[in-house]
Amino acid sequence: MEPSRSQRAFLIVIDSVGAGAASDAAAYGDEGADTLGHTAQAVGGLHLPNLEKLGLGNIHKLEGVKPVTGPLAQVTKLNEKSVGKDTMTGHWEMMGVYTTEPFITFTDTGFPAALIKELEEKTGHPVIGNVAASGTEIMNELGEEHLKTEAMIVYTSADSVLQILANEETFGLEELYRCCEIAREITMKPEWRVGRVIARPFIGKKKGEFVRTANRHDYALRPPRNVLDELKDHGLDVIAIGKINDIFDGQGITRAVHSASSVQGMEQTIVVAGEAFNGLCFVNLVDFDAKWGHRRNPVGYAKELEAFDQKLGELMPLIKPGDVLMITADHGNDPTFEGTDHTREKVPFLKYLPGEEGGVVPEGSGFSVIGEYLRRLFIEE
Ligand SMILES: O=P(O)(O)O[C@H]1O[C@H](CO)[C@@H](O)[C@H]1O
Ligand SMILES: [Mn+2]
Ligand SMILES: [Mn+2]
Repeated sequence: MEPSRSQRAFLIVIDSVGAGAASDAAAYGDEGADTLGHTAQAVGGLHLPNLEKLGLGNIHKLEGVKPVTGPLAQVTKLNEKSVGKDTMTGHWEMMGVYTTEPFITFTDTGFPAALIKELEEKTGHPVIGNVAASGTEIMNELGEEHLKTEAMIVYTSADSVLQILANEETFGLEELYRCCEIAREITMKPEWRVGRVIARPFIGKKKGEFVRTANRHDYALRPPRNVLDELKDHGLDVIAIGKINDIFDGQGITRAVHSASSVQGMEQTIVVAGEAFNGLCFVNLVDFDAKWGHRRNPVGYAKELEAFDQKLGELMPLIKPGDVLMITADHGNDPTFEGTDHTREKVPFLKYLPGEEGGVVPEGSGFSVIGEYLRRLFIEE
């Protein structure tokens, strides 16, 4: 069924920009986490004039960002209802999929010997690592050994992930992707069914000089049918920018755009906002999480937020009456918190409809209000 008129929705997920510990944060060991608040404190205040105008300071106490009278957006905080605090559970819940059984993790034990053996045999490469680690740390620790032996560096985290680090120039990107596809197949066994296999290519010849490249690729489990499928089946455009295509395994998406950085992701969004389309433009900006949150670098996090805000200032004039712009996050990743993992937090939710009044909306909803809203907007109207 063709929709009768053209309507555009933009949904930008600033990956990991949590707005304070969730009510159940203690169950995740994350009491007191506050990605936005602690980042602002760490740098003596954030300069985010566009997010401020939208009303970010009206929902969260934030050094440098004031509450405003007449915020441009309807603003609130959302509470994840799913079990988990990772990218997949967060994004899937936005589109109406609740994760009630946590995805399997191998944080304390590494992967079982039988899994590793199968991976070695099927790929033809030995495995080193096999622990929970920060990706950049284990790259520095084992990168030289990898260069000498061509062994794959396999690691995990508190999330349900099997990540493979390999040098893009010596091991080869295609070879890394091939090995990840094999790993994805092996980990489809119910007892090994991780949420994601992630290819982590890097470059560099020695310790201290290794750098990960933008050719990361995620192999997620296929999500159950969700709002994206419904939009697509209605003949609407579902444009995915950044990691969205990977997170949904390409399902329910009509056009996918790969981003090399979060600033580029915003630039790509600005280009799309200058085009006519009918449906959803769904954006994930991953640098906040991958470059700064997991690295526990609040200064980098703050700079990335300010760069985002500047691009937001370019995007907003392109959001016309009849369009809607939503900004949210998928989980927290407080760059001042202990460890290097995500944090269970509430997330900000800003909904901007030009020409319509903004204001503070009571808290309490799950992430799925986003998908429900899209369904009302595009399908049920
Ligand atoms: O430490 P790096 O390699 O950035 O990995 C992090 O990124 C993964 C996916 O977001 C998380 O599970 C965490 O392991
Ligand atoms: Mn994420
Ligand atoms: Mn992450």
